Amino acid sequence: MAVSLHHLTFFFPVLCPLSPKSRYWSLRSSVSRTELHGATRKPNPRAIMAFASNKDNQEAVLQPGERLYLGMDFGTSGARYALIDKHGTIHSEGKREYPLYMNGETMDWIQSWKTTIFSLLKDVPVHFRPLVASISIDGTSATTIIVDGTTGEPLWRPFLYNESCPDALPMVKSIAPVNHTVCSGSSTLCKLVSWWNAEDSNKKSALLLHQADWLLWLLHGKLGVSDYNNALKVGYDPEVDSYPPWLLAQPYSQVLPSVTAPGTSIGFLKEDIRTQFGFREDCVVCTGTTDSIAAFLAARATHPGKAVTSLGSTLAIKLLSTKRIEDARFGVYSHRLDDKWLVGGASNTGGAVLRELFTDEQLDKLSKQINPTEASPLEYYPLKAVGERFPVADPNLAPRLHPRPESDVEYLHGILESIARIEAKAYSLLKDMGATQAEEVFTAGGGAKNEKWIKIRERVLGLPVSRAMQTEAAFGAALLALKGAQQSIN
Ligand SMILES: Nc1ncnc2c1ncn2[C@@H]1O[C@H](COP(=O)(O)OP(=O)(O)O)[C@@H](O)[C@H]1O
Ligand SMILES: O=C(CO)[C@H](O)[C@H](O)COP(=O)(O)O
Repeated sequence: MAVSLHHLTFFFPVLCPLSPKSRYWSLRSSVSRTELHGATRKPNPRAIMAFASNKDNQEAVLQPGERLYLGMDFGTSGARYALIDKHGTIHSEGKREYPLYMNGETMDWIQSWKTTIFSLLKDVPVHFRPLVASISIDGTSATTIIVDGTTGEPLWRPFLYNESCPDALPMVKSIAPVNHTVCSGSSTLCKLVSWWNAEDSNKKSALLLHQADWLLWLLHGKLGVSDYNNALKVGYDPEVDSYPPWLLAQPYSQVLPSVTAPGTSIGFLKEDIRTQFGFREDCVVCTGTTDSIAAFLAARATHPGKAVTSLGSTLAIKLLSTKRIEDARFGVYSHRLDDKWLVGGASNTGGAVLRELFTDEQLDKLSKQINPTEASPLEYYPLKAVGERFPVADPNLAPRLHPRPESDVEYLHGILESIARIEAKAYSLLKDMGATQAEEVFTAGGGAKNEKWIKIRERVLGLPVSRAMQTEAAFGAALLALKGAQQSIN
């Protein structure tokens, strides 16, 4: 039975200052102040989330021999790292945008992600590296890489998280239970079947990895390992901890990775990387998760009814529920978290639409002029391109961002309010499907900094909405590294 995330939790509220994020990359050794807040006992060494508060602004002090835990988040528009201690204090964090590598007209994401992971390792301050006990990574969900099972080299371009392969849908629907999570064009299984059916696919020694799995392989060198969050959309059943018979009966099941719980230690950091960067030989690399699960972990919402909306490039919703629900017609699925379920989905609306229209500075300036108590009369469906995953799974849903008013303030207000209406529709759908009703929403991602948007969302959702104490998924990945550091190598 996989070690659970929540069985080991041990809570002290942490109030770590969040570092301001520059547009390109910000590298700082942010030393947040900690003091173990009112602890009456030594923190449980197996705790995942022992937090301290920065009650009286003391400098964070690393005790002699104390170790650090490195989380990396490979999101849609960039990657970040967070370096924490066992109390959840952030000792360093940084961000990199993905460098552009082009193969003719197409982006070479493999080269970009590979460059970025080693750039982030370089950004970890040299004096902290020998203290790093473990590393974990979250990536965008259903981002799929088919690699050579012996060399790990990609055999095909990656399928990105929001890419759809409708050609494979009839075949997938013919083998999976009705409305199963994989019955969506953007599912990992549809991407696998689409590749398998391509005439020049080299099936012999192929292996399927998710973005986080492949990045972690670069660090630990053990091919073919995934986690039950990333593997959900290829058809893995986290409730029974196995692939279902209907999937194992398929010829392409031979390419599926093995699956374990997020935050499971898989192997030591490869020697060449350790020596190049100055990490210790006992530094372990652990399985990861998806970016919106990592954002949920970072927010530390622990009771059913608590939810996290990640306002990143996309809008991803995670509601902690005692009941598992799924229906591909609406893009609804459930990730496992300990003995509960993170129900929700990911819409293609979100920050990526805003970034096409406004810079972060313009968003900041214009948002300040919005009156969040007034409803915008503008009705949009903000999308970058045709196609929506959740709360409706409609590959033909067209963006709607007109009429555009003269005033940019009114235009932005209309877009923020329209995204809030999509969010409200999503939470209402989850309730109608029997999930635990949402009672409070924490906000993660780049949009969490927008106080006016939080107020708009509170009004539209009719729920308390706040910014999570930790809004970065990298913090959640660091918590997984902390969990994995307590385990022996698998
Ligand atoms: N003040 C703001 N208000 C609303 N959205 C913002 C603001 N500042 C940045 N964003 C949005 O945040 C998004 C980036 O969030 P982030 O969590 O880094 O995305 P991802 O991890 O998906 O790449 C961008 O799409 C940007 O438009
Ligand atoms: O939108 C996305 C990229 O940011 C992903 O789809 C997001 O991770 C949601 O997937 P999951 O719910 O499986 O984490």
